[in-house]
Amino acid sequence: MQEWFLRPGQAPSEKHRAKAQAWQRQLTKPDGSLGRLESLAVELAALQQRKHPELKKVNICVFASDHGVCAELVSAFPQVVTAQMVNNFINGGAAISVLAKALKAEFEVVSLGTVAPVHEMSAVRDETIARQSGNITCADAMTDGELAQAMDIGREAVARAVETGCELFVAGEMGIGNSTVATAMLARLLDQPAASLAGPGTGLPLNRMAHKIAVIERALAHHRHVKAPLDVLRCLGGFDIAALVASYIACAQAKLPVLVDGYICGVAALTAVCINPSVRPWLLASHRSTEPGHGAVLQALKAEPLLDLGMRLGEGSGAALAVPLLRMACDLHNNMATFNEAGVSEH
Ligand SMILES: Cc1cc2ncn([C@H]3O[C@H](COP(=O)(O)O)[C@@H](O)[C@H]3O)c2cc1C
Ligand SMILES: O=C(O)c1cccnc1
Repeated sequence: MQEWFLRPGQAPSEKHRAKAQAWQRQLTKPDGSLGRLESLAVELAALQQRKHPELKKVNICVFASDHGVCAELVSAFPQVVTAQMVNNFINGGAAISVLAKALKAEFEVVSLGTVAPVHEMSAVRDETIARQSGNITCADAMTDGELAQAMDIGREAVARAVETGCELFVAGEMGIGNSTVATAMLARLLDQPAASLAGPGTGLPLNRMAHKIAVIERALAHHRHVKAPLDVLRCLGGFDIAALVASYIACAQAKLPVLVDGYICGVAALTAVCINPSVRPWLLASHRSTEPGHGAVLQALKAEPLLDLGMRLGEGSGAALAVPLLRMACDLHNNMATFNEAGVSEH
């Protein structure tokens, strides 16, 4: 039986793309004068299969998990911060909590396993697989079973979003050490050296960067025979990233547009496309992270991000910030007068 994540997603509707394009040309502005806001509205029309796209219902889902590679001291912050930030998400104090509230988005936090206990577990979706993934320098990040579990968790998050009438899906991640595993995955997927992709993550000082790169190189050497994207995810990834990958694939299968956040989510998006190429059209890149490897991710996805704000947080924060822009693109498309309606001469 074919695995669920290999089943192709639908193609965007060319019929609705053409209709939306024709509609844009009737609005009271020189054709093309709203630049990317025009093409975004047209793209969303093709994805949502309607002439007038809507982004009223936005779902934000943050996947949190701990990473065994933290034993190698690759983050500027201790591993307990993952669980502490999960509490902060629920209590409304994290960047993504503030943004989700401002956007009136549906906000969900899914914990796939943390080393420290999460205090407000009642408000968190507890999907604990294990306390942390394996240390990728000397072990597989996940067993086959754990990978399947993490991917099911990502798929189910999208199913819940679809149930609430979601029109745009935003995923975020929280997992101290995940910039290390994401870089290991990226280095293998693109066959590029770790040194050209690795960055400071949470703010690792420059004098510890050589160590982080060496850790990634050790992981790549340990998993030297791992090449297929799904194996790269299982051996070099983590629970949070596996859930992200699965959520993007599930969105394509559910005909749900996705706003992809920064570096970590970008690596997950690229992995999803490598596993199932039909995912690509459903992804919109939200922003350019300052993490150095993100340029390579965007290039591999042939994606042009909407914002460049010098951000490097994760949590889905960059994607959340791009939502108002997309909403404005839809508003303009849906509510501007046509030349005919306004009595404005077209020629
Ligand atoms: C307080 C705090 C809040 C965060 N929110 C997202 N991240 C981000 O930083 C982590 C990745 O960086 P590294 O690989 O260097 O650990 C991830 O959890 C990511 O979401 C945070 C990190 C911290 C410290
Ligand atoms: O861009 C990101 O996603 C990012 C960058 C640094 C740390 N965590 C996430």
